[in-house]
Amino acid sequence: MDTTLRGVGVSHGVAIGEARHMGTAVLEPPAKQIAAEEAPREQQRARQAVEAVAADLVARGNLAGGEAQAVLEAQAMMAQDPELAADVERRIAVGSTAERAVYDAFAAYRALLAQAGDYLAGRVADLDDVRNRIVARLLGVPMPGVPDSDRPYVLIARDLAPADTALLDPALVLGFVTEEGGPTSHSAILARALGVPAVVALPGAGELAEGTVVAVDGSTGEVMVNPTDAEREELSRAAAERKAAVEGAKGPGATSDGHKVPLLANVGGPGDVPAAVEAGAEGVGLFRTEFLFLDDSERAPSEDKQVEAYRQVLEAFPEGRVVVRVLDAGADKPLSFLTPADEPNPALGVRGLRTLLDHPEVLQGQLRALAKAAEGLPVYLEVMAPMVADRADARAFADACREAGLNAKFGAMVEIPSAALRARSVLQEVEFLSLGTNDLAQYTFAADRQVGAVSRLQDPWQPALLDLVATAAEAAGAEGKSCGVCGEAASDPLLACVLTGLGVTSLSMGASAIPFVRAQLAKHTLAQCERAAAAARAADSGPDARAAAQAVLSGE
Ligand SMILES: C=C(OP(=O)(O)O)C(=O)O
Ligand SMILES: [Mg+2]
Repeated sequence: MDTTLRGVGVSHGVAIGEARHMGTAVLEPPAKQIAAEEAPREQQRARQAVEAVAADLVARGNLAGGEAQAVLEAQAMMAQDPELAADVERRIAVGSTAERAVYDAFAAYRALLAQAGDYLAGRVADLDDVRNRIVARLLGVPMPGVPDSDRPYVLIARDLAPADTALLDPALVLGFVTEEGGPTSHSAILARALGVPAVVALPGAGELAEGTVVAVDGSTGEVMVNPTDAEREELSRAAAERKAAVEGAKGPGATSDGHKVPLLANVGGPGDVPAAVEAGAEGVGLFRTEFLFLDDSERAPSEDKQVEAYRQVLEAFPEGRVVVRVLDAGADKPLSFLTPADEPNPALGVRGLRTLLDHPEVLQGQLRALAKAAEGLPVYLEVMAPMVADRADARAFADACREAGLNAKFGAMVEIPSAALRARSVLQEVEFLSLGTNDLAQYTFAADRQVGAVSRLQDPWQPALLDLVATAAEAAGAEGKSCGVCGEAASDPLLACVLTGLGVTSLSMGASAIPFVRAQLAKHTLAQCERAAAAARAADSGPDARAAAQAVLSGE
């Protein structure tokens, strides 16, 4: 083995495969002049690159099918636009290199599109993608975006945005390694949803050479570069042992003395449902509906399209509980038609419920679609709002649900410290709470969840975060209402026991974590969980809190 790198393990399991980098934005090619006799050869290079990129887009479209096919075919047509081609030829004839000519011709076309009103302006991103592909091909550098590969690989990226994830082929991605991001970043959440091992906040990930074999241990956070055969075997053996141990545990979530803690799944749409059912999820604790909105940057999906997606998820859990979160746009999940572009600090700006209250038509459309989707189904529908700050927010959301005629329980996510501190007041308006520990950590520690350098402060074991969880859970207990956790904290098996000890009533997580949490919970009594929670809260740091809880639960 060459070396072992250490980051933060965020999704269990081991992946061994070749590293493939997520291509970054294409650099501007230098504006150097070519001699007149080189022009024909450059023009031919440009034509070949355009044809190759167009053919590749069409081929990807054929593989993807559905709406993706239409988008990719439209991109292929953009690449072959005759006016653009003529402009590229002209620029080369007067001395540009092929890559520079493509770059400049697309820039001119881009400016025209951007001025041409809403619909065409929305195609600018597609045009940029086409340009980047052609320029990358001419420069001989990796294609931007998701790697083009027909063999499984380990994806290396700076970080992943929700929009990138739509293009990933889960059959090809063995695991993730990212340089940025913390345990609650989208890369981590996506890895858990796909059930692939992942390590985030790994300094130097960007320098791993393309094609190097890496072994990613998503439990320990270690990434071995060029592991030997013996090391590969040892890693695979340890991972198989861990897997066998958790597969032994079955049934609903409960402590060893029978205190029930329903284990629910976090899903982003119907595609995540099979894994949730297979893991034995007792329902859905967080349906992140924003993934349905990513297909079109201009407008909300039609009500019919929403009804279809919601219904597919609701139908998968007959008699079960499904908690749908209304759209959480803004900050790390921007949507151009809803999110202001000029906010100096989007995480503290108009996002989540704030966005929806500014766009009541979007909220009403979503609530009506949910009401229709649930019609005639025996499912137990709950609907909650993201980023509730206080009682006024909770009331506005409950009023909107009533206005839409929704027959469901209304709840509030607790992901802003003010909502945790005044949980009792929020509960005067809604029937349940769900702790979003990812954002709650971000706002409690003033630590951006997308920045790897502050991942220490994103650690959900920090006693200050546990105090806020306890405050909210106690308030819900006093009101006779439920208080779950749907942030990534719930997917850490040891922390799941501590959360149970703090009074949390359900745990929702990426499907792949459910067996691990179920197995750990089944080993301890409720009283042990409560003692572990008290020991963790008495500590002064995240690592100390973890060690203290571990000591109690292992009987030291
Ligand atoms: C569950 C949460 O919401 P998201 O990660 O989608 O922001 C959270 O903030 O903990
Ligand atoms: Mg959140």
